[in-house]
Amino acid sequence: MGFKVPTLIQAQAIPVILSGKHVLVNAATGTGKTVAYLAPVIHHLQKYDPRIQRSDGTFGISILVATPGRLLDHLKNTSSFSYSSLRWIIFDEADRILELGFGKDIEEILDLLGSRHNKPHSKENANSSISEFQRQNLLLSATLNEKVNNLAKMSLENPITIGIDDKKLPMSLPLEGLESFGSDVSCDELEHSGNIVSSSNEEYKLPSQLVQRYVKVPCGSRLVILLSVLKSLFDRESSNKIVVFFSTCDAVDFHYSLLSEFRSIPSSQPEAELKQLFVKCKIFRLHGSMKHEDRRTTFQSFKKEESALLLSTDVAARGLDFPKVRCIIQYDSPGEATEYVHRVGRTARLEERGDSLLFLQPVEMDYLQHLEKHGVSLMEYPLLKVLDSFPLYGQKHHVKKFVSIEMHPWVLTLQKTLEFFVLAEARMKKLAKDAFCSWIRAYTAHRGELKRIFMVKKLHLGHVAKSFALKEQPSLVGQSFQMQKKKRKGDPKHRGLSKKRRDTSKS
Ligand SMILES: Nc1ncnc2c1ncn2[C@@H]1O[C@H](COP(=O)(O)OP(=O)(O)OP(=O)(O)O)[C@@H](O)[C@H]1O
Repeated sequence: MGFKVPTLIQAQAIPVILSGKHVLVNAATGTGKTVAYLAPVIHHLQKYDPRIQRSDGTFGISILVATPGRLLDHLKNTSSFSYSSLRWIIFDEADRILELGFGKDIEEILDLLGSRHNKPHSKENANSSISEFQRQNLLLSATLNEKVNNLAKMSLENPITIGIDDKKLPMSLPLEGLESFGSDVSCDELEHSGNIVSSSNEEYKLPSQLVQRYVKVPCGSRLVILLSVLKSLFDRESSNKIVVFFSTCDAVDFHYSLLSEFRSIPSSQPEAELKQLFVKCKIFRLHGSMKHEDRRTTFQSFKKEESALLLSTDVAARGLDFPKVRCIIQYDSPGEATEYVHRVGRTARLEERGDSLLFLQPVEMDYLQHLEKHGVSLMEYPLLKVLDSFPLYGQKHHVKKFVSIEMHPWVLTLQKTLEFFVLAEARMKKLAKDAFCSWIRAYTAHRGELKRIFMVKKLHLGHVAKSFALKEQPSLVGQSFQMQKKKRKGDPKHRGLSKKRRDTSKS
């Protein structure tokens, strides 16, 4: 692959993984975790003599990449699925696997594979001799929390921990010796004994060179500010790569069409400029409702571009590796702090520089404290300076002192121009309305502590409409939202569904 030297985490992890021990790796996004576990595995696989044959089973296809549900299905129902030579079980994005509710599946998988070590007397564990090879389990995560601890307890035997801040470990002890406590020891006992990371100490690893900012934007000015920030970023550096995260597919579609077509600039720009896009860059979109092929094309194209803008749902928040992304904008808030970490992790990869910007409305400012609880702190973005930098027709020396962002002459003019643009075309208006509806639905789907911060009741729906360049909240939209609310309340299927915000706001 042309790599000259290992990354730090690779230098630490590869020798340990080669030694055959169980390993828990906790390292920031974009630090090269994938190669950290793949290089040792491939190294071992290549050493086999005679070379691996298809008849050797799973180990013949060498490496199987699976989701828990489908793997379990094959383990139970596919008689030709042979795994007697299985040597490694690797959990990448470990926290997410459990967050998505795959805990039970994982337990069953580990039982069936005879790899669940803290259940010494169970019937299933009789299978542990199933493999003729010494098993090695690896667990990798950019975030460390109770769920990861649980999976570690379940799957790792005498593990070596890599990348875990010793200070975060009570009594500075690694996970070594975990299995000796047996199955009837509770998580609490393990924590007190100092043999496991405290579950209250959630740890998020962020690249140290990442500059994280937030911008406080009144609801009705959100769209104008987004466009202004993007314009300022692309005007300042002609070669720029930016990802903007939205909460729903409809929101991505609306903003994609708007940014791909909107050319007007408020007041006095020279004629020639009017022919150019307002935000001058190549624009891509990515979301779960797109065809697989289209998603693949977008992914490949954005990867290759030197300068481009990607509008995406959380479908791109994890694991996707786009080189040279300079800035991540979280236009719609991410929900759980874990998701924040993974979204910003799409930039500042491999020691490169990177910026992130989180949009928050004044009523959502408590989210900063939520992030701080997890050790993530953000600086304020100099919004006024950016707004003041835009020239306005016939208002070269516009008054600099004004009361609020909403009343800034640039914001007022651009908002009007955008509303005019959206209303002028039925297709744009429909996209805006659909985006408005699904945005509200996604907003109501926040759960737990976040429900207190992101309360739809605190929002002025007319202002939300403005953020989709709609002059007013269309009554039809209000009704359909009410219907949705009723439906969700009454329908048990909907109730069950909304455990996670991501589930309801189809990404
Ligand atoms: N030793 C190396 N030298 C140069 N580039 C590397 C090296 N190792 C990995 N890379 C590249 O670094 C990028 C990030 O690696 P990778 O995607 O594995 O990170 P990660 O830690 O798994 O991130 P995430 O947690 O976001 O999934 C990839 O483009 C990868 O090809």
